[in-house]
Amino acid sequence: MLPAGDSYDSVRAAFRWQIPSRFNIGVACCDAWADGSNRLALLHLRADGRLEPLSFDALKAASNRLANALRAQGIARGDRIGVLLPQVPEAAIAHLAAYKLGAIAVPLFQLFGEDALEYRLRDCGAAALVTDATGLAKLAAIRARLPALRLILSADGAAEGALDLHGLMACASDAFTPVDTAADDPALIIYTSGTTGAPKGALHAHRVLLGHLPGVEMPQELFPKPGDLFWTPADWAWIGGLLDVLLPSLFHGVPVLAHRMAKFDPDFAFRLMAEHGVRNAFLPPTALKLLRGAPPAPGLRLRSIGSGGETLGAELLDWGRATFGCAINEFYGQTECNLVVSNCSTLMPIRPGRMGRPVPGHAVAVLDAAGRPLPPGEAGTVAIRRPDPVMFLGYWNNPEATAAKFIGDWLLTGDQAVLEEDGYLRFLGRDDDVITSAGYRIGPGEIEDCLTAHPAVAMAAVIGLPDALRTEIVTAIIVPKPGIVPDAALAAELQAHVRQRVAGHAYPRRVEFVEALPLTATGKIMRGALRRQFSGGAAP
Ligand SMILES: Nc1ncnc2c1ncn2[C@@H]1O[C@H](COP(=O)(O)OP(=O)(O)OP(=O)(O)O)[C@@H](O)[C@H]1O
Repeated sequence: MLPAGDSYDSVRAAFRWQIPSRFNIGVACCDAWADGSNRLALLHLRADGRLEPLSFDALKAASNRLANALRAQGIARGDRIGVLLPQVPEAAIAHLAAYKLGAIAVPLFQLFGEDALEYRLRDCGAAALVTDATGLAKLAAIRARLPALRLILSADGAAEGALDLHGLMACASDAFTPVDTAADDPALIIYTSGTTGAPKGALHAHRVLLGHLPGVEMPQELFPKPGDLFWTPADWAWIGGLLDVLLPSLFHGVPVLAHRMAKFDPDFAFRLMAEHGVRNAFLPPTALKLLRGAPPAPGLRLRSIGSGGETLGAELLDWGRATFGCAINEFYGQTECNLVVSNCSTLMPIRPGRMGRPVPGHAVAVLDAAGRPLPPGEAGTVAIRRPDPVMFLGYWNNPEATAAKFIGDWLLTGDQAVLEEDGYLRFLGRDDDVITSAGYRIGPGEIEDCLTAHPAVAMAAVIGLPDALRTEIVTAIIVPKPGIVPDAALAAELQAHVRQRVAGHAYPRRVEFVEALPLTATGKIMRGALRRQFSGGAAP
């Protein structure tokens, strides 16, 4: 735990990792709190509006039953178990059972279509899948092409090719001796978002959870505190939902509010947080942008808010502080090495436009093309030095991609940033997204932030399009707010808006209006897809 009232520098200097040689996420996040006291672990708001509390004791019994049931069906240590479920208790139970069994959990988004599911289930060679009727419907078309998949369990009862999850659990013993795993043993494969290409399966060890803990304590402001209740609209299949929220909360004995949200509804999200007294939230930038367009519900009691996955920007930061009465703390990381940079309003002033400073315990640098650390002020690749408990073991079945991810001991994120003199990192963009125009290197984030501050703009994406004279020209793709009819005058106004607020060289020479932006399942803008879509058109 980081001491309250300390400065970032002293906290960082005093920090030491304490990673035991044997560690199991399932034991640490469940059995450790199951002491017969019925301490609350999950508060499940069901689709019918009923609240279903689940204690750590119940979670332990249920995950033990599932671990026994899986073993009885021939699923063993090292097997991959897909978890295709929304935010429901069965998803947490499946994860915990997989870890206790020494198996490898593979979280999968409910929103995935058949192709996305097939790609991931084939790639990891999943032997079992825990899902529900929605998942089964998608699986029907691809099942025949998944020869490794021998067991499907459905939370909605038996169906063709699937066994009844609850029926099997009811027949199994609630006593189970967890497999004694090393902290370095594999626990989890999380697929990257696929923002830049085919998603890759990042294999993580049990220690990945311990690697997240100083990060959670830092940006979540001395998490845990009595009365904390955590909620995120992010899917638990995403590293942000699973490793920034669900598992760290359970590790600390903090309850998590669980609710299946088919589509993010900002009015409902505000009400949910107010009515249930949510105190800690992880709200990705896309969710914050949608919340900004809705009236806040009375009675919000949030004390810590994290956000990450994309640039947050000053505009959302200001709105967040005014709306929630507390700062929004930014997280930076990636599926392969998550939560390595952050800010925390109790430890350091939050600087708009900066994603924060390295989280204690992580060696983060900005490197040149040869892998040498650059001095402050120079743009380069963000890298993290190994060993680091939060770092992945490698890409599943892809040693070439794993090797290409490193120069020496530095993991290359593929992101461009500048380390400022004051120790804060300024994110420029992914390698592919940084725009080179007339000799300048321009990050899309700052311009997008500026554009979304304009009253006519709901969402904005900024990309570079090829240009004979300037190498690339800055292009803004705008989703106008409802009721706004875009025209040339609005385009000119937006250009002037950026010129005045950001810089003359960074203003969008081309402005396009669209109804929606292409987003990944985690809500990130797919700028590569936009580049392909718009690179044929002529600049005005
Ligand atoms: N706070 C942040 N500010 C800006 N960008 C961020 C922030 N946090 C994360 N990101 C971006 O998200 C990336 C990590 O995303 P993730 O691991 O989900 O996969 P992806 O990179 O989107 O997918 P793929 O690797 O398949 O293209 C980071 O490398 C960075 O580009």
